[in-house]
Amino acid sequence: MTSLGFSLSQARLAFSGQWLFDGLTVDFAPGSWTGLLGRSGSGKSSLLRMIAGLPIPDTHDVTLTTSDERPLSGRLAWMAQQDQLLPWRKVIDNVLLGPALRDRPSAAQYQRALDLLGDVGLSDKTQQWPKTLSGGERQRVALARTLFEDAPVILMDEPFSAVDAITRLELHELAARLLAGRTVLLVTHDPLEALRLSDRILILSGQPASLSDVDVPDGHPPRALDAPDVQRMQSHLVRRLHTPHGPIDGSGA
Ligand SMILES: Nc1ncnc2c1ncn2[C@@H]1O[C@H](COP(=O)(O)OP(=O)(O)OP(=O)(O)O)[C@@H](O)[C@H]1O
Repeated sequence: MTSLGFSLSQARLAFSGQWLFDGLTVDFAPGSWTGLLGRSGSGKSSLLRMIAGLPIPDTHDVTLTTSDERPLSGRLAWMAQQDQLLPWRKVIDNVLLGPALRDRPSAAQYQRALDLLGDVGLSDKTQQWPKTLSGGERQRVALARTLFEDAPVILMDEPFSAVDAITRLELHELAARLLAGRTVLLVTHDPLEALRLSDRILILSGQPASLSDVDVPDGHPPRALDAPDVQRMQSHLVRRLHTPHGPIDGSGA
C-alpha cells in the first residue's frame, strides 16, 4: 500500500454563530501518526468529521488536498471510542461488514478477514457474538474491520479510551504495528498515548482555536512506556494542556 499524505487548509467551523476555529491549515505527512489533543469541546471530533466528510449541522468549510492530488473521499477509515460492532452479526461478519454492504463477500475476502482476526489475536473468537467479548476484544475486532478496509488514511477518535489501562497499552502496540505506513490522525485525551504513538503532536486550543506543535520524544513509535523522554514530556504535556498558551518547547522544565 502506498502511503498517502493530506493537507487541510482554511478549515473553519461555527456553531450558533460562535467560531470554534477559523483558518486552520495543517499538513499530515504520508505514513505518519499525528496525535491531536485539546481540552474537551475544543473541536477535535468536529475537525475529524469535517475531514471524513461527515455531516456537520452548522457553518463549516475546509479545503482538503492529498499528496497524489486525487480525492481523499473513499480512502479513509474511521475508528471511534465505541467499537460500533453490530450485535446481530458474528465477529467475522462484523469484519466483513464493508464488503457485505457492497456485495456478497468472496471466499478470498472471508479468508482475509480470518487472517486479520488472527493478526489481532482473535482466531478463536471468529464465530462469537460481539456481546460475548470483552471491551478490549471488541476494539480488536474494530481494528480488524478498519484494517480490512485497507485505507491509507485512518481517523481515530479516542479509540482506546473505553478500555482499562493495561489493555490500552496492548492495543497501542497492536495498532502501531498493524497500521504502520498509514497516515493516522489520532484524537486522544491521553498525553501518554499521544507520546507513545505519535510522530507529531498537535494541540487544538484557544478561542477561536488554533493548532500548535509540541515536541515528541526521540525514537520510533510505539515508544516504551518507561522511556525517560516519554515520562518527562508527559508531565509537560499535561501542564501545556492545562495552560494552553504556556511555553511549548517540550523542555519539561
Ligand atoms: N451538532 C452540534 N450542534 C451544536 N453544537 C455542537 C454540535 N457538535 C458539536 N458541537 C459543539 O462544538 C464544540 C466542539 O465539539 P467537539 O465534539 O468537536 O469537541 P471535542 O474537542 O472533540 O470534545 P471532547 O474532547 O469532549 O470529545 C462543543 O462545544 C460542542 O458542544
